[in-house]
Amino acid sequence: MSHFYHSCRYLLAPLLLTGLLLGAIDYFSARWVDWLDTIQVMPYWLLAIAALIALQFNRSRLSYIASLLLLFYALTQHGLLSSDTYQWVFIGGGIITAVFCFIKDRGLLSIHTLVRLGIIAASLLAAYLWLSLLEHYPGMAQQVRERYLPFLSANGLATLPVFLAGAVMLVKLIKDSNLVHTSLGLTFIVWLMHYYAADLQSLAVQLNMIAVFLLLTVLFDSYFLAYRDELTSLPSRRALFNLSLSLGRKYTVAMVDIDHFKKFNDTYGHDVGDQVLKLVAVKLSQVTGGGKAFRYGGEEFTIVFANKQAKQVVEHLDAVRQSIEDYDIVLRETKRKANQNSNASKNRNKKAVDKQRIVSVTVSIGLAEHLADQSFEQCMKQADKALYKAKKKGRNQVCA
Ligand SMILES: Nc1nc2c(ncn2[C@@H]2O[C@H](COP(=O)(O)OP(=O)(O)OP(=O)(O)O)[C@@H](O)[C@H]2O)c(=O)[nH]1
Repeated sequence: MSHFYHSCRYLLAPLLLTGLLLGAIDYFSARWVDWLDTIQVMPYWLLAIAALIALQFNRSRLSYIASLLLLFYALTQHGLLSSDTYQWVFIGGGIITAVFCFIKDRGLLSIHTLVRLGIIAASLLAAYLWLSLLEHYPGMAQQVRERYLPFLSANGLATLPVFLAGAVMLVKLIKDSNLVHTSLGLTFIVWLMHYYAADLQSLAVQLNMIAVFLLLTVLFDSYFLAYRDELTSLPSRRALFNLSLSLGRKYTVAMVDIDHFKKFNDTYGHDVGDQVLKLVAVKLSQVTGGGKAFRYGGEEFTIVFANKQAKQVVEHLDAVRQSIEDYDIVLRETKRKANQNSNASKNRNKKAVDKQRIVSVTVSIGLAEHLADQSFEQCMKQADKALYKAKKKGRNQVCA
């Protein structure tokens, strides 16, 4: 998956959907008048459920965010936040959300809990110190504003840390987009919206929305964990067998195996091997002819062509095999490894370019068409036999 596509999927699409959702909520708000009391109570339930479920699925950052928002809602509903405190909490909350993009999910009953609580306290303390500084040195604050940030109002300067945190967060979200980060990003946007456009939607509606984001994130994330291969991002073997249940009678299965991958690993190291697996996965995911690629396990992949006979897919498989053979993989830091394993490296296409080395890998492919009365597993076995044939015949080829 290209980085752009990945960002669209995890950042732009959720943003667009959130915008649409807000529009829809606004458009239909008149119909919900009868439900207002329920909507007011819902954040208590939804945020508590989100916190518990996120914790259960080891998404502790989302659990912390849900718990903090629950606390915030309770304090607001009971009138325990003055307008001064409110600004402090807004800045602190914005910083916490951004910082959470840079830490990992950890178990609740561990030393990491103390670290996370420390981060929350430090963010709130930083917000407090910032506001105190502006309050105690108003002359200096005004001077700084007039000289360096003339476009900012006094309130703008006070809330500047939130925007700095937001900018850093945005870079992180673009560079490292995933569902948890998206969820934190959307929470951040709703948090800003609540502060700057409180009239747009009630706090209860906004928090209900965030709780739904968090719950959906945990749900989809768990789905991806179960059905996606972590290294290559291809659908996993479990997804393959899931798909097999929905296949009709006519389909073709191809088994793909990287040639001499053990030697490659031994020569260049396991990490480089992993990179190659990813590259091969990208190429396989681009197979034409309606094929869908899966990581079967190790250096083996499966491609399923639903509603296709073997003769219809051979050219597509050969094209993908060729594209892998033609793909030049640039390895850096090769000096040490090349010395260690000069023998094995002779077997690879190699061109030394300064400190770079260009290598390529090939794959062997075996395919089998589904026959009447054959199970999916039997069809896969046939494809495996064809793969063995391709290996025996010299590798880097497609065999039926
Ligand atoms: N880097 C990396 N290596 C893996 C992974 N999974 C399996 N391997 C390696 O893939 C290699 C598979 O080697 P073999 O099955 O012996 O076959 P081969 O070297 O590919 O040779 P042929 O299939 O006969 O062409 C082993 O060295 C495994 O350690 C992985 O996730 N990452």
